[in-house]
Amino acid sequence: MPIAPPAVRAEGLSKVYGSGDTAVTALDTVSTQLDAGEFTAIMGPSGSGKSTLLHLLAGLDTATGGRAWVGDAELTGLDDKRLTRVRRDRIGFVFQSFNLVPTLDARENIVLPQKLAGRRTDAAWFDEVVGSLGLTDRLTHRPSELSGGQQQRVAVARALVMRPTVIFADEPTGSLDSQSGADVLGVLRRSVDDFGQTVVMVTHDAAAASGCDRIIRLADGRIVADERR
Ligand SMILES: Nc1ncnc2c1ncn2[C@@H]1O[C@H](COP(=O)(O)OP(=O)(O)OP(=O)(O)O)[C@@H](O)[C@H]1O
Repeated sequence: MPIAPPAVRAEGLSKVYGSGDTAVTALDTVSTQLDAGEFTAIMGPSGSGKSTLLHLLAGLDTATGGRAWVGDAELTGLDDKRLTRVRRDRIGFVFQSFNLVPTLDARENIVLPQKLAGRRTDAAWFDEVVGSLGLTDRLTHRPSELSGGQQQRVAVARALVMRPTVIFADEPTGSLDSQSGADVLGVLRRSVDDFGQTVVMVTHDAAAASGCDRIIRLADGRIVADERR
């Protein structure tokens, strides 16, 4: 039987900002692979390279060395147009600041990426995701009419309906109170357990990371610990 490729892979991935005396090595030859259907936390002190790693793996920034793949698609070396397509088709995002369109209601926000990609939304899958995230009664509300936790659940639903190879979440609970944060983490956990979704989350919060399957710790742009739970 063919072995499924890892959801995400990095080989000697590096990012240097600037040059000469002012060069900063944000990421220093990082190699790792993340299996499909796992929930991974990336932790480390401020400035350790967490966001840089996430952005390189998500094709939001370009590496200065090494290679990165999402599924069987190599991100490194792609031109902007191809990179945009890989991001659109294979990668879901959840940001600290929700990034919802204020003039659209929850339903319109959730299906927007599919609309932009010219894809039809599978109604049964949409209903399952929205039901699982407890958003069925909120679909006609605009972001301003939703709590922070509800807005973040809309953002998670928006990522999940695309069935991406991986969802990258950058401090998804960073601007939420502890109860709403716990709800959002529960939703991400369920998306892994119930839907087999692969999720990679940057967090400062040890409690948030404790619910993950794996914790990768960075310091000075390198992986210094990699624990499976
Ligand atoms: N655009 C940039 N130009 C120059 N240096 C940068 C740039 N972006 C990040 N850096 C530097 O790269 C290093 C890693 O930054 P990064 O944002 O990845 O860390 P982080 O672990 O996500 O930090 P935080 O937890 O504070 O968000 C830091 O030293 C940072 O100052």
